[in-house]
Amino acid sequence: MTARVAVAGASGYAGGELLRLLLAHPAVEIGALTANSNAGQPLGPLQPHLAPLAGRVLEATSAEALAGHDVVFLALPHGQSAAVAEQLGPDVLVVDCGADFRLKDAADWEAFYGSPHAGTWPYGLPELPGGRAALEKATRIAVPGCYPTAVSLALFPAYAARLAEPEAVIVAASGTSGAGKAPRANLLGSEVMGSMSPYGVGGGHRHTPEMSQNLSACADEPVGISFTPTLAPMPRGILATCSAKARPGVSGQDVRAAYEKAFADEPFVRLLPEGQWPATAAVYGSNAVQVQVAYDESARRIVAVSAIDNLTKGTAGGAVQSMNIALGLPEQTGLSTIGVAP
Ligand SMILES: NC(=O)C1=CN([C@@H]2O[C@H](COP(=O)(O)OP(=O)(O)OC[C@H]3O[C@@H](n4cnc5c(N)ncnc54)[C@H](OP(=O)(O)O)[C@@H]3O)[C@@H](O)[C@H]2O)C=CC1
Ligand SMILES: CC(=O)N[C@@H](CCC(=O)OP(=O)(O)O)C(=O)O
Repeated sequence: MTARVAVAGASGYAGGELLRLLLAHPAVEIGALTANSNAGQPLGPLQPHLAPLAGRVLEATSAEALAGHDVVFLALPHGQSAAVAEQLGPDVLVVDCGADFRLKDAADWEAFYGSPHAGTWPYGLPELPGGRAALEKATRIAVPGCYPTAVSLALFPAYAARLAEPEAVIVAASGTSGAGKAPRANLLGSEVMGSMSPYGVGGGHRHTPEMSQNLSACADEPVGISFTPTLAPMPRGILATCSAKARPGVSGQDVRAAYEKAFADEPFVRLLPEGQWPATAAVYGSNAVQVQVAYDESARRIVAVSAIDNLTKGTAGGAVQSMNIALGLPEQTGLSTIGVAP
């Protein structure tokens, strides 16, 4: 089977990463590539790393351009996906890299995104309990946010095994590509080089309810989240440091055993040997996730750290992994856990 695939938002970072992965995927053929302000332009100068597609001309994003495909990836700004998706047939697999269909709670959506809630689609994080079953034969998939991917994978084993109190503190550093291609004042080279600073401090980041949604489902009770994102002077990567108070009677061995069990058969998640800690450089450009966990006895806290590439496992790799499951392909098709070093 060869699936004909379109990418809307092909000029952006997420679209470019999708195309990098799809070019190496043996079961897809790349069809329409669409954009907005860059419609009519060749892809070559916009995505100089995608040589095989350099001569392809971007079309305007419309139902007509996206018709006639088996799979349509949407890599558009938040709020743009619903109008496009509703014009695509129910048999087309639509994979949305944006946030529009990630949240179940309409009030959370409205509070953090400030617009009417478009709905909820099956959530594209197969490693969560029940995650794969939700994606089999799905025709609509909401790709998680990059921070929620890193944080949910770091903490869900502790919550699924009922080892942690329902309140987690998270500090995560992200590379600048997480913010998309559009220029922003705090992302100019001189501002970001050689410096780190937080943003969205104090509960304001829109990924907070998404993390809470995922971890609450694992814990079977509401999990409160204190999340502080920081911007790191690197193009790609997320390092998430997450901690939660252990429940009374929990030991370091209980924690290690829960994480070993959760990730024993996961093709993309590697629980590192004890004493070795995740690094963004080790997952650069790959769909791999590194996780490590420790039990801080003096503070009685479980401390879990994960590293992902925000554009690969955090967006496009996760999207392709979920597509593979929905299409009935082996989950690892076209995806690698091999990074680039140094
Ligand atoms: N970057 C990341 O790490 C992650 C991104 N995502 C999500 O993926 C989506 C894309 O993000 P990213 O690639 O970073 O963003 P970019 O800003 O790099 O790219 C945005 C893309 O959307 C197109 N576009 C902009 N406005 C419109 C519009 N009104 N209608 C149709 N197309 C439009 C742009 O086209 P043009 O260039 O022609 O203007 C461009 O192709 C977002 O929803 C983002 O949240 C998800 C997880 C992580
Ligand atoms: C560094 C940086 O700015 N990162 C982005 C997150 C990118 C991402 O995953 O998220 P969405 O798909 O939800 O946009 C941010 O904090 O807004």
